[in-house]
Amino acid sequence: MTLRVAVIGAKGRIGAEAVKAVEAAPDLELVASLGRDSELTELTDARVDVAVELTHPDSVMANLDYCLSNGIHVVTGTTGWTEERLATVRGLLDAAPSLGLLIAPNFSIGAVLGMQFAQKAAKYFESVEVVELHHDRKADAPSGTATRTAQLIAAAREAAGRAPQQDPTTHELPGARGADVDGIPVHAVRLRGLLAHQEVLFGDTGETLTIRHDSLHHSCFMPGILLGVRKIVDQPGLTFGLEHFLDL
Ligand SMILES: NC(=O)C1=CN([C@@H]2O[C@H](COP(=O)(O)OP(=O)(O)OC[C@H]3O[C@@H](n4cnc5c(N)ncnc54)[C@H](O)[C@@H]3O)[C@@H](O)[C@H]2O)C=CC1
Ligand SMILES: O=C(O)C1=N[C@H](C(=O)O)C[C@H](O)C1
Repeated sequence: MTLRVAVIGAKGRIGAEAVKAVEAAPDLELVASLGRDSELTELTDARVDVAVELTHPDSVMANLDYCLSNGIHVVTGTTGWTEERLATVRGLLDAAPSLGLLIAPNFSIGAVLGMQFAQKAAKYFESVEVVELHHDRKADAPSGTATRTAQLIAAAREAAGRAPQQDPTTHELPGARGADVDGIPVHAVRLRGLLAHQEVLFGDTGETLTIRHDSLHHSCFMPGILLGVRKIVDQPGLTFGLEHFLDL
């Protein structure tokens, strides 16, 4: 069956790449491309099966509300997720139990693997910090990927019975130690010329381990987006993270 797909945020950096990827996929048909000034009714008019939502933290909730209230599955990579927002989308999904929503902090296979490796390493090291580096147009900090990575590490440490890290800093310029995500320091660099990069630094007596991932072009996110589109139609409810659709 050919899936009818829309891209919301079709003129953005990742959205424009997603338009090309959907157009090139033989089993998918691009039936709508929405920008900031588009009407969401274009989605229902075009009888969209799956919307790929790649916009902005300020826009994503209204887009998801419309889609999930109108029978449209959603794959989104937009950032800015909080527990409160997740509770809201769970409510929308409860009211539309046949629909699926994939929220993927990162669609690239390397980034997903990096997160999994970090989760695996977490219990073995006393110290851990996350450094994410992105292009200079990024709206949010820290990145969705870094936030998720830190959450996974914190959960793995807790499950292993590891005590929270002790920070010896007594004299600090505010912000110098980064943001605190569940007890893990997360540092955000913004630099023209970069795309999306992350280092997870682990340390213990006499050794360190660095897990680094680099996204060099938006094409790296496309296989994950296409996989999400194909899988979400058979996966009702909320799926958080592309790893659930990968045979890891
Ligand atoms: N999960 C992943 O693998 C990835 C996620 N992202 C995330 O995707 C989002 C977009 O990133 P970029 O493409 O770099 O940003 P961008 O600013 O280049 O593109 C966003 C586009 O969405 C449009 N837009 C905003 N509100 C809209 C609305 N209500 N309806 C339709 N279009 C709307 C904007 O006009 C813009 O063209 C960000 O949250 C970013 O962090 C980006 C790359 C990979
Ligand atoms: O804004 C970006 O570019 C990216 N956003 C996502 C994030 O915040 O983690 C994914 C990737 O890092 C690119």
